[in-house]
Amino acid sequence: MADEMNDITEAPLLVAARGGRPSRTPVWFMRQAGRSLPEYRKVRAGTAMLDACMDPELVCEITLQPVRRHGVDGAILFSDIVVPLKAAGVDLDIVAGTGPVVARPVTTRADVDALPELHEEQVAPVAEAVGLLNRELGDVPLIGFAGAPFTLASYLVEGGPSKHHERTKALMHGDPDLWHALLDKLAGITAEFLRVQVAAGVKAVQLFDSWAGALSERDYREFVLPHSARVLGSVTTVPRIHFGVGTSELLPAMREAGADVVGVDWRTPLDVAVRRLEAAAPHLPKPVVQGNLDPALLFAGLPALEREVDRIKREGEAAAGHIFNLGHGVLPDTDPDVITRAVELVHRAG
Ligand SMILES: Cc1c2[nH]c(c1CCC(=O)O)Cc1[nH]c(c(CCC(=O)O)c1C)Cc1[nH]c(c(CCC(=O)O)c1C)Cc1[nH]c(c(C)c1CCC(=O)O)C2
Repeated sequence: MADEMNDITEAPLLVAARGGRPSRTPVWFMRQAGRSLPEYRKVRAGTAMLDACMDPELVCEITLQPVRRHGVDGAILFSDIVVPLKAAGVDLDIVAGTGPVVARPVTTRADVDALPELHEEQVAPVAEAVGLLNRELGDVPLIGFAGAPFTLASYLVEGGPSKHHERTKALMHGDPDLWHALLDKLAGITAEFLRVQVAAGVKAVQLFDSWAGALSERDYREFVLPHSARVLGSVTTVPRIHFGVGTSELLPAMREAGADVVGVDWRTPLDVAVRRLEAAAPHLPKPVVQGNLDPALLFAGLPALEREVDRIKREGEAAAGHIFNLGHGVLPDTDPDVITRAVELVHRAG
């Protein structure tokens, strides 16, 4: 019952997000809800990914699965970065084993002008799922999320997953006005998607700029940062985590965009990340970081896993607060029992 529950703002994940040191290191894993879990594969069978994301009961069940099984300190809403685009009317699908595929890639001014806005009622099932989850989760905070404008733009312009993002970069440099018009529209959709989640009761949000690491810092600052800053600036009541892969060079700029917590992939040790963030902004409070176990280490056996978890916890002490996570998402073939063990190792004192 609500009055028997602890104050959720004191949940370890939210304490760490504010730059505090809770009684235990909080841990959750990107992609903790999903294919590594047999119970996920069972309830998802026969339902398309994007249909599942619009079914509040199913979203609630899938989001809860890793919390029940692993005892993680945060629940990540089961959804996808392309959900708000699809809901707004963009013709796209998620193809198993591939990722998001867009029917008509965005290349011209007319394509950008034709991109719809997102209206609250189009993502009502997501808000409903957040409501259901808050009743079930007790004192485990629910993390909402959205894809950042650049990562969404990459899918829209390339038409699907891309290794080199060449069409995206060609548009960025070849027609900067059109590029900024595209990112402006995407920032509006992303901000609205996050606003709906926060209004429905998520306790933190993560902005996924998964592919931002493909950019130089110069390009990131010129072509991306202002739009991500607009999105992050629109979230004022819950902590904001800002994450990308291969972003060693971008960490200070990503913090500058408006992150309370900077997500770090496995390539940069957390203490190195903290030193970089501090050197770039000596006037700001000591940074808070999230990360950064290499997802592949969940395949390396328990002794190696234990060493890595201990190392990352030690390196995380350089930050004001540390939320333990992977450096990117759980790989689909990961043994769920190893994930549970990793959570126990993170929670172990010392
Ligand atoms: C780039 C990106 C996407 N989606 C997402 C990102 C950013 C995170 C990252 O960098 O990995 C974000 C995402 N997608 C999903 C979540 C759910 C919550 C969680 O983290 O547990 C989250 C946070 C579910 C999903 N999103 C997707 C799945 C797999 C679909 C399935 O189970 O059939 C899940 C569980 C599909 C998806 N959607 C996307 C990809 C690359 C894929 C995988 C395609 C594949 O390998 O089959 C786009």
